[in-house]
Amino acid sequence: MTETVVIKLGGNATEQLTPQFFDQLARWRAAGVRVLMIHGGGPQINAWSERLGLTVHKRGGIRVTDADTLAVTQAVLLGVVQPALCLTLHQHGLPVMGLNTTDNALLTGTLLDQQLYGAVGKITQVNTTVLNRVLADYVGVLAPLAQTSDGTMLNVNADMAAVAVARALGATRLMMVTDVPGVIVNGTTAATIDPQQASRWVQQRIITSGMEAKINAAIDCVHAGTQVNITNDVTRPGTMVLSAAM
Ligand SMILES: Nc1ncnc2c1ncn2[C@@H]1O[C@H](COP(=O)(O)OP(=O)(O)O)[C@@H](O)[C@H]1O
Ligand SMILES: CC(=O)N[C@@H](CCC(=O)OP(=O)(O)O)C(=O)O
Repeated sequence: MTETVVIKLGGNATEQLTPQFFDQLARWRAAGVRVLMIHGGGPQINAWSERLGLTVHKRGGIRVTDADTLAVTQAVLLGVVQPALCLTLHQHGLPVMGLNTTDNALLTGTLLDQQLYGAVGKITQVNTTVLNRVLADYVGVLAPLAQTSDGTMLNVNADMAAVAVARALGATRLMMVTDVPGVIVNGTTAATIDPQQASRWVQQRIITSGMEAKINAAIDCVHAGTQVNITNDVTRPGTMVLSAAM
């Protein structure tokens, strides 16, 4: 069975890629491991929204997305973040294909809660037929946007998108690459985290903001049988998410 690694690259992480990152991708490709990246772009969307005079509004790490914010989100993800990432991967000798939901309805979704979040979705279907074809030859680079069954665009949290895609592809591993080395507890990176610890650390406000959403998404994925690591370096395990206390 072909091994698949899904890498979620947070918006900050896309701008801090190291030579080790590209070397690891090349090693995976050489070993026949398929690689799909889901990129974020939250900080870049914030910066462009502010430049364009739009107020940035988030609820629990989810961007409240009105029509103007959706337009800026699409423009930044598909016009700024994704091309820069694809260019860098190509310059490092990797065969790369930029992807977005409108290519053959790659990601179908439904509204998460329109009253609370506006045009924000959760993914209900992944076009694995097309993704499998692309991944046979390319490192796929997919944006966290989905469409409803009637073609309305939805903004999707990139951690949630990565989990949905990793589950649909039956990925062996999901690496959530962010701007911290893992889940930090009392100044140290935790080697592992299980659901009980996660809820305790959330209650104690040790885990907050983006990390809380990330852990919740990661736990969903581990339950589906994919190994999940939260790290700032694909060559390091960072924090491994466990499905239950060991
Ligand atoms: N216990 C924690 N350990 C590490 N990071 C944490 C913790 N609690 C909150 N965070 C925050 O979570 C952030 C990572 O989540 P997020 O900003 O959503 O990343 P990304 O954009 O890569 O998805 C960290 O930069 C940090 O500010
Ligand atoms: C609905 C929602 O919140 N979508 C995210 C999509 C990008 C993202 O998740 O980027 P990071 O991984 O860099 O945070 C947003 O608009 O910021």
